[in-house]
Amino acid sequence: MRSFSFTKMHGLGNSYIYVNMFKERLAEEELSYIAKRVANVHTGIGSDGLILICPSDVAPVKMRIFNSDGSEGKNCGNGLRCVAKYVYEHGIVQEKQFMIETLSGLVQARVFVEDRKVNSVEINMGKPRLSRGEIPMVGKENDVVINERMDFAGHTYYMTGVSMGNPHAVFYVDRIEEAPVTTLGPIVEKDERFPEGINVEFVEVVNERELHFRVWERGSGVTEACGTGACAAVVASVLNGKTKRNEETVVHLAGGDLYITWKENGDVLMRGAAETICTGVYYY
Ligand SMILES: N[C@H](CCC[C@H](N)C(=O)O)C(=O)O
Repeated sequence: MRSFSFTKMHGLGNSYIYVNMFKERLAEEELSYIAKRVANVHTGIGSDGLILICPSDVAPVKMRIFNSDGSEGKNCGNGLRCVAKYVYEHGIVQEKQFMIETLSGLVQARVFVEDRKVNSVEINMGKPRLSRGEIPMVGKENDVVINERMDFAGHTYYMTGVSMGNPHAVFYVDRIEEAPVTTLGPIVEKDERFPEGINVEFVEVVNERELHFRVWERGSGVTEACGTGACAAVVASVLNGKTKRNEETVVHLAGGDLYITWKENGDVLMRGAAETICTGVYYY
């Protein structure tokens, strides 16, 4: 019987099982299987997936994220805040500002500390990618996708496509409580026009500095929050003239609020909570 130590953490209810790979050894070929197992609320620990906190050649730490279906994602905003909290509190880094490597590039983290505990983290998520080639989705690769009419399951919707290193399809609704998260979400996620699949976000604009937000995640389904998705929602809202560039927008997710600014220099800043739930040993 093999085992590894883990820490369960969440960002606004988007929880993952975190494994410190500076100390643990997991076989590469088993990572997808382990992600599915630990995520299972009945036979595992229960989470939206698995996140590995790894050594890196280009930064103090590297984050890898696996969804609850075992697929590997390329970025994770809520995960980045929790990784930043973990590595600061465990002395893997000493500074309050440091880089984190992800599969979609380097990001900068800044931790806010009280009594040696990190209670809030700001991540500079870098620049959104807006072309079809970068999202990715089919069509002319340099075209952008802003409020584009698209038919799904015989109905017409208007989609804005944004990549934050991982793909997002953003749709606007009049009332967030009526968003077709569990009906349209899975259809869009697997639509053949998105060769790598896609995360699906629904946004209700409250005013030019406030959004309501719900998400169907690629590989995990409905989650309480999605940091990269919230960043994509703010970028899409600026592109659609609903919120302002360079001004902080509060995004109300099911699990809580994120504060996001798409700066004039192109970078997207995301600030929010990161919390430790428990630690333990997982046997498999
Ligand atoms: N929950 C994550 C996003 C996971 C993205 C993953 N579902 C994928 O891109 O496959 C976040 O806070 O950004």
